Amino acid sequence: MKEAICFEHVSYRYNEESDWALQDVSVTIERGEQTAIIGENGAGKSTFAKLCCGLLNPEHGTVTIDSKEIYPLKNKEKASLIGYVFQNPDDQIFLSTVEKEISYPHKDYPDKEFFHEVVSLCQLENHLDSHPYNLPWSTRKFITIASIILQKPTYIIFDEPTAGQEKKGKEILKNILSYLNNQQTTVLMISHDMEFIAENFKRALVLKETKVIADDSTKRIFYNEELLQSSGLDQPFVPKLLSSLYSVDSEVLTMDDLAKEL
Ligand SMILES: Nc1ncnc2c1ncn2[C@@H]1O[C@H](COP(=O)(O)OP(=O)(O)OP(=O)(O)O)[C@@H](O)[C@H]1O
Repeated sequence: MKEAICFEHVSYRYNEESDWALQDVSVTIERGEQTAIIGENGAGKSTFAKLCCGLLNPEHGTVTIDSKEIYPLKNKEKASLIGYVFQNPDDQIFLSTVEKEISYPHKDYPDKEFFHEVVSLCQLENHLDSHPYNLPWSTRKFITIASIILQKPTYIIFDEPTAGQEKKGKEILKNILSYLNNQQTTVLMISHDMEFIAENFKRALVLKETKVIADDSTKRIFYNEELLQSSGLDQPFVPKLLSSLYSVDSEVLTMDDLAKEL
């Protein structure tokens, strides 16, 4: 068995009259890798994520997870392999309290220790009895993240988790990523937040106009100004600064890396 998400020559369009949303994508994300998915609006990132989770069926090619074709699997089996944290939490929330929402499909989550660990990780301790819609959007996002982590999938895809988050929310997310890394949960994250990716991810896929045009370390991608420009992506602050100072290859991506170098 290959422990990975594998796309082999995958193409998808939403209907026969529409243009391709993703074309001839072949990529492998092995277990344990934390990978960012970046690209301009409409490049195909969310389509890629939905194909990964088996929400969409490729028109050409195959998407397998741990050697199983994902789309035909039953929902329960899909959920145990891969969880998808939607861009908009309101697409995912449907129960009347935070506790019920994150415990679903159990009425009473069986592993109490794990439950409280995740509640604390997502900083939801004071909200368990609240109605999710009485809480701010940024907190609703953590409700959806907690509910996916509690299902213990092997892989999790986050769709724009930093959108609408202030510094504190991004800190919580950073802790969540590091927790999942320690738990050996493989994370894919779609984001337009290049600073957050530079700080938290070592690998990135760059999508442009329905295709994966780069699959490389974030260090190489964030120093490739031509690639970033042609993909409509911002260069993070530290690579931008160092590129303007030196015409040398650098490995430095974040302020922390920079402080260590000086
Ligand atoms: N439900 C849909 N029906 C028809 N076309 C769609 C649908 N969802 C997306 N598309 C089209 O598929 C293409 C890829 O869209 P997708 O949402 O995957 O891009 P994206 O990179 O996630 O964009 P964004 O960053 O804006 O979320 C776009 O041309 C988009 O208009």
